[in-house]
Amino acid sequence: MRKKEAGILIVDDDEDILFSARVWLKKFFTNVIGISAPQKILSTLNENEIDAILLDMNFRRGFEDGKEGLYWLSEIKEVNPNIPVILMTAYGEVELAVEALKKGATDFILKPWNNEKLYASVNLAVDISRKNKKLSQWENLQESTQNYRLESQSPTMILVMNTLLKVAKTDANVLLLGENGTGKYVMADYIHQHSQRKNEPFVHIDLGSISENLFEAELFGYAKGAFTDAKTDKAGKIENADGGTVFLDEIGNLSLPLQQKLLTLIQTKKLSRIGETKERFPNVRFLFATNAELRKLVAEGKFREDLYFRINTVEVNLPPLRDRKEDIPALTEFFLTKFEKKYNKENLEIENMEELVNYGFPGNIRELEHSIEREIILSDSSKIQLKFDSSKPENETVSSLNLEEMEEKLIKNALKKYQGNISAAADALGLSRAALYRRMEKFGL
Ligand SMILES: Nc1ncnc2c1ncn2[C@@H]1O[C@H](COP(=O)(O)OP(=O)(O)OP(=O)(O)O)[C@@H](O)[C@H]1O
Repeated sequence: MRKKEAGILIVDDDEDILFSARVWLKKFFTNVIGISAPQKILSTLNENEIDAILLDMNFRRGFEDGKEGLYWLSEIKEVNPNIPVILMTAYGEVELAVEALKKGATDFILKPWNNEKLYASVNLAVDISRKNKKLSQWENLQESTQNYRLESQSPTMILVMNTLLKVAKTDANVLLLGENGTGKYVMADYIHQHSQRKNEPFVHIDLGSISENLFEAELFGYAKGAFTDAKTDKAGKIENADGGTVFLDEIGNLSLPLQQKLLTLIQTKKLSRIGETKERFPNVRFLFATNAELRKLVAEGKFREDLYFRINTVEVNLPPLRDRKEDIPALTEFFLTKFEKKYNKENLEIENMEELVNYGFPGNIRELEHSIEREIILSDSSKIQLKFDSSKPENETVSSLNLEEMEEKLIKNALKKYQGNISAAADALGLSRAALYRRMEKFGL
């Protein structure tokens, strides 16, 4: 019988019980962890992916009223309400069982247990855990479709959306190109949600924020003892996306050695966790994005040509907001409604819509969104006047065709304007602080 990929945590201060439960459950599940101190439950949950918990009710001699079990049950439910907990006790008072079930336990088992019953109960708990995970993914999906405004009046954007819809149904690699804040993440999410993988995980990996030496550990996972901090076996992000979609963002930032590793993964679709020889074959679909000009990087020898041709089976260019001005009023309306709800305001109106439509938006949709949010917070009136940085006139944003040069110039301008205040500059540019730091490093600022 093939073992089920699942993490089971057994908590019992009786080492014999711990041992026999582990040995029995290891026959059926890939990762069975036993701990004797309940104080370690929360850290173990943090460090491992646990699908079900088997929890003793009485830990100290002389305290056999089950109160400790109930206490730890509520601690677990507080950090993760969805994780199924099966309680075990040698003292099977019905009242205690009912109280535990009321407090969210999934099942109740009497010691000494019948092995078959124990397996059936844990197996059911694992299935419940899977369903809970899917449900919360579904809820996220409902939430995320309401978070965006995907209809467009712009002919370029309509073509883009049609292409994305077609390609969503396939498993083709898609490369999303576009300036910062044009919606590459939003579109990757859109592809996933319109694919057959929509009920499976969507895993976003920001390659720009993973350091060189953590790359393999994060993506491929590791075996216990593979390096000093590897206290337990851990699946990487690619494995965690099994059945779903992996979105590799900021691919232009990857060093040449890591590009080689990624190429091998995409070509072979197999990986090994660090410190393990076993090969694993996660079933994932890859999407990629960058704001860099990959063709230029290829020509300069900074990006592998073979990797470029692997990832761009379909290449989609997301237009900057200044090239889809038709969408500015509707997006503005969308953000107004969103932030009215968030900040408990109503009937807000933008006074300078014409100026808005003609503004260059170097930070694209993110800049529009942030400007609206900022003004709504600051304004006392229902009439909102959006303010933009006049030191960045529109013709400057389109005068140069070199994106990198423009990016550098804008960052320098913003840093100067805000006298080196990173948060303020990042906000004005429509970037996160981390994204601004990365770019400053890139341009040696
Ligand atoms: N169609 C849309 N409707 C509503 N909000 C949008 C839409 N597209 C983008 N946004 C918002 O704009 C912001 C930037 O979008 P996103 O992160 O997808 O851009 P990006 O191109 O991936 O940016 P970066 O290159 O900086 O990572 C986000 O806050 C997102 O919610």
